[in-house]
Amino acid sequence: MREEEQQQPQPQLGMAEELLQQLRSKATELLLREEWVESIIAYSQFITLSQDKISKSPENPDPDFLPKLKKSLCLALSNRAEARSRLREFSQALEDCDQALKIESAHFKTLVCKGKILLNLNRYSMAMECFKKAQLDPQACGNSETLNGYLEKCKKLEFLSRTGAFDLSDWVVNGFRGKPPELAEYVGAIQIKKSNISGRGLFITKNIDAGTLLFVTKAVATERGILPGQDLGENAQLVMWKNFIEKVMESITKCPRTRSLVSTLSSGEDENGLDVPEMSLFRPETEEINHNPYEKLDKNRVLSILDVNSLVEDAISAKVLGKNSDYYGVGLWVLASFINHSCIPNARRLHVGDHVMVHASRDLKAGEEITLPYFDVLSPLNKRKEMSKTWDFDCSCKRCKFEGELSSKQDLREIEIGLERGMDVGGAVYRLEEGMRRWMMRGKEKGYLRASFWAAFYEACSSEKAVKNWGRRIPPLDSVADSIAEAVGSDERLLKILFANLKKNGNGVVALERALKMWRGVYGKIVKKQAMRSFLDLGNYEQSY
Ligand SMILES: C[S@@+](CC[C@H](N)C(=O)[O-])C[C@H]1O[C@@H](n2cnc3c(N)ncnc32)[C@H](O)[C@@H]1O
Repeated sequence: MREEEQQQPQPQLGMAEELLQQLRSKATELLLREEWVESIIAYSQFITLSQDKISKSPENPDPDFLPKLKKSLCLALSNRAEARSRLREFSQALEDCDQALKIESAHFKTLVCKGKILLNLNRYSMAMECFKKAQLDPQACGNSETLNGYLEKCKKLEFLSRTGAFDLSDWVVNGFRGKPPELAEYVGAIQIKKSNISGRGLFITKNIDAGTLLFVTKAVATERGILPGQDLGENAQLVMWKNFIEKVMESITKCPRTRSLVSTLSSGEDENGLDVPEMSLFRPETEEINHNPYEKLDKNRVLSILDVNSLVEDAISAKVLGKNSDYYGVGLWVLASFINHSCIPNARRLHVGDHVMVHASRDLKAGEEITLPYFDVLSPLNKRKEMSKTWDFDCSCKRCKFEGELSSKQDLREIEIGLERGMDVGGAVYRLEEGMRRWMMRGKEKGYLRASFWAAFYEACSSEKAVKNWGRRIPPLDSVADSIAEAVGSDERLLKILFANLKKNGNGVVALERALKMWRGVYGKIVKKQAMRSFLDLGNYEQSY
């Protein structure tokens, strides 16, 4: 009998416990050494073995055995979640947390870990719940500063993502220098619908005024760097592109939500036949996505999606942040990818860290399609045609149609060719202005043409010599800037002219209001009036452009 007893489960259990002990020590050591992948492997072995033991627990005569093992299992799941979140494998990490919380619903470490993961996934209010619950634990006393910090962050981001009330004033006054402000994702009065331009487009659902924020979205991935000149620059760009693709692939692999969102994007084929995704998919607090019409998202499809949807970070903020005019940044922002191009765009984007903010650059009516400039729209028709070809489309916006009809005008062709061959810009502007008078163009039409010949207008209207030679037919630069802004929308270069004028002629109320309006068009309603004034007084704009 005694012999039999000795052969019973006792010794085997001892061995298993020893193995569990070894695995746990090894996993903890690896975690402390921040060897995340290895610690995940060790914790996984421990977790599988523990779960097996628990399912066979009636075999164990020790009454403490089961509670102890469950406690260890809870901690192991929590630690594996920590390691997984360090590798940005948030979905799996979240599953671990949920399993751990099933064992111990108020497990302090797990609650904090889950809160941090949810913050990373932009689920601010759920993250807040975790931190609040963690605060009730006795362990919270020793960690109150950290916990309060997280809670404050959640509250702030939840408020921003609900209201869109971002204030970038300090950063702007600082000339976009320093650490960019912390942003949350935000979805305003917008909707994805079938577009008359191509495939799907983003539309505004209520009347709004210029500068209103439309949405803020975080990049799936970005890649940034300083490009060396010429040939080296091309190689560097290729390397950056390769890194960028890898980062996107990694994001897609690690996060099912990102995968689903990216799979809704156009790969350029049969765009008009594409489904219109539900707007709710893009809201920050959305939990899981069951909708996935394009389950197949292999590397080739991802490459095509990136070809069609990646954006280069342009504009002053990105250049200043990159501290260099050779700065180059590329990224994929899902919601922004639904916006079609127009040469008379009505929205602009501002890059702040990994987020892109998109705002209306003019007053918009409910139902209007939101459009962005994919390239510099202060360029002539033929140049714009070339640029839209690189995006594989032929723009047929109102301005392109209008200028297309003008192309039969011999005068215009001569001026275009003349300018390419180094014609005197004063003479070109004189002929253009004369032509516009003869062709009885007015209002926006004049603005379109002036925008197309912006480079010549800028050079001629700011040259005293040209003004002297060609007289009244060379219009003042600020009125050219105004008419272009009216027709084509706000632009940093036009704003710079209004600023220069303001500085030269003093801050008259009307001129200041004009500059402010243009400012809102370029950067959105993200600054207090006072902040813009200080920005102007500090001469930041001159320095940073
Ligand atoms: C970033 S996506 C825009 C959203 C896209 N329409 C969709 O359904 O997903 C870019 C693609 O939209 C189309 N597109 C954008 N602007 C256009 C325009 N002005 N004219 C024709 N096609 C355009 C082109 O096929 C381009 O490659």
